[in-house]
Amino acid sequence: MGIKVAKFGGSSVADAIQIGKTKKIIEADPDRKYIVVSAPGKRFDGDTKVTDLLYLCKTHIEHNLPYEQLFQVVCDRYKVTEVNLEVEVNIQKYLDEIKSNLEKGTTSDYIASRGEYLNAILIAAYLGYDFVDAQSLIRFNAKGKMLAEETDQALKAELAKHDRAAIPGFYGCSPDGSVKTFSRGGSDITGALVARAVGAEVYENWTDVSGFLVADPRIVEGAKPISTISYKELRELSYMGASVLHEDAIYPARVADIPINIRNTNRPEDEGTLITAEAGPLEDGQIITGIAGSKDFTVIALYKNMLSDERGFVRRLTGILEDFDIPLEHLPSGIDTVSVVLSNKSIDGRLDEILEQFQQQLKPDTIDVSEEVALIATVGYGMSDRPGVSAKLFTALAEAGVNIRMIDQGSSEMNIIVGVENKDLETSIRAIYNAFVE
Ligand SMILES: Nc1ncnc2c1ncn2[C@@H]1O[C@H](COP(=O)(O)OP(=O)(O)O)[C@@H](O)[C@H]1O
Ligand SMILES: N[C@@H](CC(=O)OP(=O)(O)O)C(=O)O
Repeated sequence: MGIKVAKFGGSSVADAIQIGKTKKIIEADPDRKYIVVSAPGKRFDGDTKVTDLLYLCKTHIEHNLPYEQLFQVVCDRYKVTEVNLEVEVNIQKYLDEIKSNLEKGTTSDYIASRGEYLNAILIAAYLGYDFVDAQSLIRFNAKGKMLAEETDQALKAELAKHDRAAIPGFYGCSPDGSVKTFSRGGSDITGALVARAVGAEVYENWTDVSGFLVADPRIVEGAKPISTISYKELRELSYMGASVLHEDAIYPARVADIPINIRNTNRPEDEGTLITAEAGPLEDGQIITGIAGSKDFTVIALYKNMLSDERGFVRRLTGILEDFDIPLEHLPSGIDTVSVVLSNKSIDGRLDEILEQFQQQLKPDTIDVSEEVALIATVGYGMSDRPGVSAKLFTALAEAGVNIRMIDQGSSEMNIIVGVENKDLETSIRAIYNAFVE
């Protein structure tokens, strides 16, 4: 049979008990030859992920605050796991090296990456797999963009030398060879890159939920699972905050046509969600596939009389954003209005400067700004060519007392995006879920 790549998220490798479950899963199928692991995640509600502790150590050092106790918490977690797994890798030696690098003022990417590095060393020993470091294999350019083809070649060449390997997720290297991490949740991307490089039959992504659910289970209790979903639908949902899979993990699997299977380490008997190129058949009465949302966007609406007759307005507008190096999330427009939706993170405190440039270069009659906006995407192929979907969605929001600040419907009719106030995010998701699913 083909090769399976299995990525285990933080909660699946949080301690020796969880790592024991992953071993059972891996041993149940000899095709699971390449294993990608995250840093130890939360063991219980209120626990702290090792990655967060490591970032905290770095912040303490930067502010000249004592960090030793925090670092000791990290050390203790790995040392206990080493003892409980009954492996002897001398984890202390690695911890000493990391501490010494910390004291020399290492980068925060280096320190954050050590969570996955140490876990992969322990897990490789426990499984009897080779440890293959991702640092020199996953390559980024000087601007921090991952170089997909170069990475694919490097991974292919190295992994061909190993029949079975455990690989740390979340990081690779900059052109100078130093550690460079993905954004948070990036071990999912490593898993997809490895799956592509070895031509996997399937990329299994093991986590703590039995697949992708129609809505975030922390918002909609008992949300229904999705049995099959297309890459496109999933990307819309991941991009909009369905954190179960990093949005950039989809591309490597998609180009190589590798299905992604989201599975639950605590319930391996569940089939989870299968993500493929084609959407699965719609269930009886199914209209939407999923709902996801995230907070902290700003909508800037520009109104100008006779805008519809003006040439180059949108080009100049996007040019201004390019000068600020700000990605455009959405661009809903009317006859004499154009709105831009930007994430507050990318605005990074420069709103006044941006508005000044809009005023100077675009000369709108009015500019209306709504900060603290949450975006919600309702996604699904079942929505296209079906009349009344938007009406149903807007009625559900109106009945829940939610004020809609922005609407954007993609031309594929596969998604409807609404902007609401941050405080209304959860209420809105529940209202949409109840209208379409319950
Ligand atoms: N639509 C969704 N379906 C399933 N889980 C979701 C969804 N949206 C958000 N989540 C959250 O994603 C979590 C799994 O992602 P993550 O914490 O990154 O896992 P891991 O550490 O295993 O990579 C779930 O526990 C759940 O709280
Ligand atoms: N450990 C990193 C990378 C990651 O992907 O973790 P997880 O698989 O637990 O989401 C983080 O916390 O961001």
